[in-house]
Amino acid sequence: MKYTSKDKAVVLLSDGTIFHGKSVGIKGTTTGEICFNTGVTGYQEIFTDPSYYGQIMLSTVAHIGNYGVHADEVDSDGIKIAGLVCKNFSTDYSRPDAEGSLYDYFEKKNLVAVSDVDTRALVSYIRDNGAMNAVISTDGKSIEELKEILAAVPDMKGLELASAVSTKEPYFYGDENATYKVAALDFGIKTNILRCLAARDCYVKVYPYNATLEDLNDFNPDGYFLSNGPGDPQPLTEVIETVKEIIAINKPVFGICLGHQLIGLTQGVNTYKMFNGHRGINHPVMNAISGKGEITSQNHGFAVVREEVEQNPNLEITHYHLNDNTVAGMRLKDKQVFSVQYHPESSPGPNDSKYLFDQFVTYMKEHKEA
Ligand SMILES: NC(=O)CC[C@H](N)C(=O)O
Repeated sequence: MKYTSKDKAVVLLSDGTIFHGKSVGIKGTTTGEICFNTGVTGYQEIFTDPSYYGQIMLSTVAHIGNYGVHADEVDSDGIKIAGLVCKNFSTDYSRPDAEGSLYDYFEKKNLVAVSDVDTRALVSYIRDNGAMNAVISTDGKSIEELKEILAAVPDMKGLELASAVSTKEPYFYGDENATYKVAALDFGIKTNILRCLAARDCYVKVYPYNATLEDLNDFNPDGYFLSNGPGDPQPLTEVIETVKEIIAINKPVFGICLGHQLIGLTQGVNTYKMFNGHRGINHPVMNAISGKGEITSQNHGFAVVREEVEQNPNLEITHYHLNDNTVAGMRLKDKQVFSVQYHPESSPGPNDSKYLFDQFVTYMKEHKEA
C-alpha cells in the first residue's frame, strides 16, 4: 500500500505552460479541464462528485489523503474526477474511523495524480488566465507527445457530459412509505441530495437524464427534481424540452446547479462559460428575499446570464453571489419552480442553505393539500 514513487510528473496547460511535480504512484496520462477547489476539507466528497466528471482537480489544500477515506463520504459510486494535482499527498492517514487510504482508493480507479506541485502558483496562474484544458502525466511521456494528446481534448464549452454519469436504469431512494414522491432527473446527481430528500419524508425515483415526461409521470410524483451534473447545459436540447413540459404541469420543481441552468434555458435565458468557475465551500450568497447571507458550497463553471434573467418577466432573482453578483438562485414568478446555482446539500460544506429542501417539501405539501 505504501507508495514510494517519486517519479517525475508533469502538468501541461493548453497554453503551453508547464508545471512540474511528482507522481503519486499510479502511472498514466489523463486530460480534462483543470479547475481548482478551495475547500479545506471534504476531498472524498469532491472527488466522487459527478459534476467534476471530465475535469482535473487542482486542490488548494496543502494536504490530501491525511484522513483516509470512508464509505459514508461519497457522493456517487466512486471517483469521478479525471485526475488530481496537489501539494502534499499522504498515504498515511490518521482518523479512527477511516476505512482505508486515499491511495488505495485511487489505485482501484487507476487515477493519475500528481503531487509536489507549486499549487499556489498554478492556482494563481489559472485565476489570471482563466479555465483551460490540461494534461497531466506520470508515465514519462515527452512534452511533444503530451501536446499532441492535449490538442485532441474537446473544449468544455459545448461539451455534453451528463449522459456519461447519469443512471442507465431508474432506481429508488428512501422509504417507499414516505409522504412525498419526487421524480428526479439524473444528470449526475450527488448522493447527498438524495439523503437530504429522504431525510425530509421523500421517496425518490431517480430517472436517466433522457427520461420523458411520460416516464416520470408513471411514478405520479408530487414534485420534480433536476439534478446537478457535469458539462455544458446547452447541448442538452431534448432535456430542455422535457423540462419545459415538466414546468407546464404546475407541480413543484426544484433545480440544483445544472438543473438551475436548464430551467434558465427553458425560459430563453442563455448560459455562458465563466472565466473561472466557483468551486469551494465558503462562497457568500445573498438571499434577496430574506435579506440574509448564506455561506455556500459551490461547483460550477457555467452560469445563467444575469441581465437576461432580470429582463425576463417570468423570472425573479432570489439569490446572488456576493463576490461577483452572478445569479445564485431564481424562481418562476407564477409557479412553485425554483433553483439555485450552488449546492444546498453541501457535502462538503456549510449547512446554511438546507432550508431550500424544506421549501421544496413545503411546496409539495401545499400542492398536495390544494
Ligand atoms: N455542479 C453542477 O451541476 C455543475 C453544472 C455545470 N456543469 C457547470 O459547470 O456549471
